[in-house]
Amino acid sequence: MIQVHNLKKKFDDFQALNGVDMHVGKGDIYGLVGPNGAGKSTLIRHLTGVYKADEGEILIDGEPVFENRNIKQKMAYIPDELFYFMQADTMEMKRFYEGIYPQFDSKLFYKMQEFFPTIDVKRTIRRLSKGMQKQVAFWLAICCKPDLLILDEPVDGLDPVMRRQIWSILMAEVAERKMTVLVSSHNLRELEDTCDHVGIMHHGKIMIERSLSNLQGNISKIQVACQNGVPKLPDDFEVLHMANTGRVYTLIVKGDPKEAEKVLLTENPTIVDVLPLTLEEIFIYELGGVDYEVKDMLL
Ligand SMILES: Nc1ncnc2c1ncn2[C@@H]1O[C@H](COP(=O)(O)OP(=O)(O)OP(=O)(O)O)[C@@H](O)[C@H]1O
Repeated sequence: MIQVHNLKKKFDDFQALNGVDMHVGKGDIYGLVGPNGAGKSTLIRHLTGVYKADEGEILIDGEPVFENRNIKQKMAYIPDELFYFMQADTMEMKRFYEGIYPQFDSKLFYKMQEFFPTIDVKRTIRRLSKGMQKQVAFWLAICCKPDLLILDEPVDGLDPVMRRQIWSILMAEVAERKMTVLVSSHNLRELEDTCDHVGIMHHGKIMIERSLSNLQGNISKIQVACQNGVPKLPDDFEVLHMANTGRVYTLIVKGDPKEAEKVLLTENPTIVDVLPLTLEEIFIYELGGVDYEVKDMLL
């Protein structure tokens, strides 16, 4: 669905995107994560055709996106800072979207009204609360029936019940008609529950891009206490972090967790405990391996 190759963008002399490569398959829910200033919003503005790339290629469904009306009609974008016309109410914005998206589903709009009981569709949207404005954005975006939905910090401002509701609507669209979702967020717990693929961005590049299960299956936290002191693992395991309290060592290890456990068991340990890492922990340790200062906050 999305293919990005060697995308570069400079703002004056600052290289905001420095050779981004990214691949998002049809029907994927792809979580884009990265520290503040990594370039996520800049990348999204290229994917939505707002910015023109200095170098590189962005293809959506095989076509370049910039100034491509055909592709833009197939995508909906919910930015971090929502835009509504000054005096527009929800019904007026609906008419505006209908004019832009030929596939806008008006029947679905009325059917979905029950999901948003607190929204007065005749009230100027700018006078609704921040969370209600977000609800309107999702409501309208879903009715556009996009093939690709791009979300920048999507659930920011939504209450927990509404977050769940919105995600279940999105998941249904993904399951029923293979809508693709690209979501940039700092809420890693939520992404862990919703995404099937993850791209970790740092310094204007995608450092790691994998399926979530592959990412989680290749890194683990191991607690081990050996008779002979420091536990040893062969070179094909990368130990991202090691700390100890007395004889109990905690290791963050890249490589097949089952294999690592097998190797450690040969040292007759008094304890070996292999634990999966959360996406938040993976994010912190992967970035801790580059020049991102990470303290021992998780051990
Ligand atoms: N229009 C612009 N002009 C100049 N510099 C910009 C512009 N937009 C972004 N930048 C710079 O590019 C870098 C990437 O910004 P971007 O907003 O893409 O990061 P981000 O990953 O979305 O960050 P956050 O998680 O904080 O939202 C930052 O250093 C930012 O200052």
